[in-house]
Amino acid sequence: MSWLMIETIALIATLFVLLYYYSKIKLSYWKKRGVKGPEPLPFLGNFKDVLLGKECTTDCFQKAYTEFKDEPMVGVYGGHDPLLVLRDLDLIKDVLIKDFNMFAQRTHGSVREIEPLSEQMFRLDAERWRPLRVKLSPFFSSGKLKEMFSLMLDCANTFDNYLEKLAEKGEPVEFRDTAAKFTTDMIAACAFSLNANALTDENSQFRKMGKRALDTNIEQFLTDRLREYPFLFKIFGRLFTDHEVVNFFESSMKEAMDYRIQNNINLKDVIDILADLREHPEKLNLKEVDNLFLAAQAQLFFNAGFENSSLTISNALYELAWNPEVQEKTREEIQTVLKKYDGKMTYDGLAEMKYLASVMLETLRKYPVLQWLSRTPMEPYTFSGTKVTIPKDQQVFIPIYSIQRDPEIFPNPEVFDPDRFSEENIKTRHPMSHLPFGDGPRHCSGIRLAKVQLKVAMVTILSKYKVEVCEKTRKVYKPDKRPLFLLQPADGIYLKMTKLATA
Ligand code: HEM
Repeated sequence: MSWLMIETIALIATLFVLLYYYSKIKLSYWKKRGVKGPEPLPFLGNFKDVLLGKECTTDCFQKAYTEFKDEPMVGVYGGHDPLLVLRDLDLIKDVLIKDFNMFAQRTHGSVREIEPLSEQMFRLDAERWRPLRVKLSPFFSSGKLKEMFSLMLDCANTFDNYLEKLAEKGEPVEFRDTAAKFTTDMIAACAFSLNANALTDENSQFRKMGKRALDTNIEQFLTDRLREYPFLFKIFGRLFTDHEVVNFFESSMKEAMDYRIQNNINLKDVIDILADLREHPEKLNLKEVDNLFLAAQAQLFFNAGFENSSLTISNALYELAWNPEVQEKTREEIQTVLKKYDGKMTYDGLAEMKYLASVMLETLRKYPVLQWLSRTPMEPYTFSGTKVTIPKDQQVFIPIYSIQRDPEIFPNPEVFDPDRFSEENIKTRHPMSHLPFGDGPRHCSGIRLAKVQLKVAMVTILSKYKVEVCEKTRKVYKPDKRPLFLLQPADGIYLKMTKLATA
């Protein structure tokens, strides 16, 4: 063996040893702070199976949550990135509510150069988020919600016709897509005053673009995994952008805003609020607000408005098909209230459907669409009653999926039992034990709209149809392991749908 070869081998070996020690130092972060957690692997941390796509982030958090059940918090690593999983409900309350001013932003901030539509409110830093949340809030007021109700009823009528045709075919119905068509039409009508035609046109652009934006394809999988390695993300992240989706949202929103301004039209919807911000950027303490930034907000409203709700509707129907007695009880309540209002669906009538509300809350307990919440402190922070101090920008996670399936909080967590959400039973639990819409000043802005939207869909379906399991229905709900934080069924929700004799 030549000297050159020996030197090369020695150099490579030294490099490996140095890298190994570099990794070891990085992975001693939690030990140094006195936070317990699962043993990490060099370079991969606790994310080996997440990076390989064998498990999702939630599985990793779930293992940490269960294994360290006596700890208030658990330290894990996504690659070399230290991630803190909070278990203690009082500490969670501090982060979301009491010390919110310290935790006013989430992890995974926006990087416009890499992901052009990432500057949406959900991912904005605290400074840019605050005025935007205030300016967008009129859209979610109770007055506005009541105004939108007639648009929702129009969509419900179209949905009714659509369901009628589906039922005539007599084939199993895939409810995730069916519900998404309905919620696409509804959010486009309510937020943008546009007719998306998702229920009436198989080639609806809004449905196509919505589906693509949230697709769990290989590009999205790689983008989500690369984010754990900021250096690589900066270089390769932009390769996976779907430019057609970006262009669709940017051009359709620009067109809609231009039209409203040129024709002096004010429909008091999201488009009007965004058009006003383009004209008056000072309202956001900015010098300029461009179309891409505004399109990002529109896309957030659209995605949150159709995807979160349609997943919840299809998950609820899945549970009702497996629990026919709960379905019957829900239907009885719906029919009683409808009768009281001359067979019509009304805003007040929906508010009276308490059992249906519990069905939806129990669905969101078992299947929280966002499986975890995240926050980062804007200054070093010491958790109350502990000696643990985390630095500014430390990623903190609230594992809502694990909390909501914790048998010590919800006994027999696999059982679907809406009575857990009766008024008396809710009072017996810690307020942080059920967080499907988050909590604190940065909780879901669309919570009220979502709750009405869910009820409108459920009443439209259950008042006329019975859903049952069929040979295509999965016995065990199988979550897709690829999305970063959305809980989605791996291969749809297939159910038999039969028209009721009384309908
Ligand atoms: C079943 C339906 C829905 C669920 C389960 C859901 C859940 C959530 C959750 C968990 C968050 C994060 C909260 C936190 O970090 O504390 C969130 C944020 C948000 N949601 Fe929803 N959501 C739903 C429907 C909607 C709808 C219909 C809209 C609007 C059309 C909407 C708009 C938003 C927005 C804008 C944010 C970001 C809030 C902020 O950063 O200030 N969501 N949602």
